[in-house]
Amino acid sequence: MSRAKYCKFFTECKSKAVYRIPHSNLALCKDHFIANVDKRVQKLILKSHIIHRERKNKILIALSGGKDSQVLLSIMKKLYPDNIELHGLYIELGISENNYSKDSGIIARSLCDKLEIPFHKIDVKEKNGFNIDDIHNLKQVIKKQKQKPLDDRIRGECSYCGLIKRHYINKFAVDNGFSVVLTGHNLTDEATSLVNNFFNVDIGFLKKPGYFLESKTKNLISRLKPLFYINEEEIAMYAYLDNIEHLPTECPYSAQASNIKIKKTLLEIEQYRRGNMISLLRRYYKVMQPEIEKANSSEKHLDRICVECGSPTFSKICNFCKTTEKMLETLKKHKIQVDG
Ligand SMILES: Nc1ncnc2c1ncn2[C@@H]1O[C@H](COP(=O)(O)OP(=O)(O)OP(=O)(O)O)[C@@H](O)[C@H]1O
Repeated sequence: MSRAKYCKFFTECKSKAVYRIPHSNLALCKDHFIANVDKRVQKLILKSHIIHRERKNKILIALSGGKDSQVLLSIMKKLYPDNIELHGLYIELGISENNYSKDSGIIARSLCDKLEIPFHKIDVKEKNGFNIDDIHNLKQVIKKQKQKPLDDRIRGECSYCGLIKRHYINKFAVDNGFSVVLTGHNLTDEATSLVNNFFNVDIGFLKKPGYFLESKTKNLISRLKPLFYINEEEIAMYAYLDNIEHLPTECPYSAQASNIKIKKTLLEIEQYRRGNMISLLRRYYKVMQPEIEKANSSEKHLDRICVECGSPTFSKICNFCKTTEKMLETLKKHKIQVDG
């Protein structure tokens, strides 16, 4: 903390400043910093109108055990102590390196227990027959064989992981009557994904709304990212100051993702263009995304129901079912143990 020694929130606040909000350069004490983040989260919740006075609000928080979703859970419980029914859901992905998945699940459950929030867990190996470790092992086996027949081309672990998580989180929410799912995606992650997808000119991503995906489709739950405008450093600071337990390590497979390099570059730019990431997201979703969405609105809609799992889909069978079926076949072919 250079310059401002004291909190600048109120002239009356004489407390020592502990953190400077990156985009506004406002130095704040612990209590005012925590209040500032809570207020910014609440603002997005109010703007999205996900909480209704006249009906029961059943909200699901997708928990990874990482700092973002743990902080989000804690803020939601503080903001809405009794007028919403809050539940936590953890997807056990079976990542055994450094005990990653097991520890993540223990930490997510522990915060739910502490806050008296019902905790749910879905084990993908039990549901699917394989998990992320199996996909990782398959990749190693194929690499060793030095053969890459077209039909065995395997994408990165993250790509399957995202598909599996989205599927089970949505299915659980639909089957259990939740009105909305909240995830802990933060500003830094979102700015990184936006730049990556911009480089790839991925219109499918670029036309999607930012923090709130309001569903008008049967069997698809609306999704909100309440930490959309809070950056990773602020969340880490919040977790530290408010003593929120979380798994400090990253997923062992994410180290391979190209996103990490883009994130690093964005953080470097932030050093000389303060607030670069927040203004990128604000301006993109205000100015460009609506235009891209309008120009691409005639594309196919998720207006069918998968005959196998009941999820919304473009065709008879959804992408999740097609991908998992193909993966099971490939795993069996390469003699990797699967259930069922
Ligand atoms: N195993 C999981 N089970 C349930 N939800 C998950 C899981 N992994 C991720 N999520 C949800 O997706 C969000 C973004 O995922 P990402 O992989 O970026 O999380 P992370 O960096 O591991 O952890 P976090 O974002 O919670 O700090 C999480 O904040 C959480 O809401």
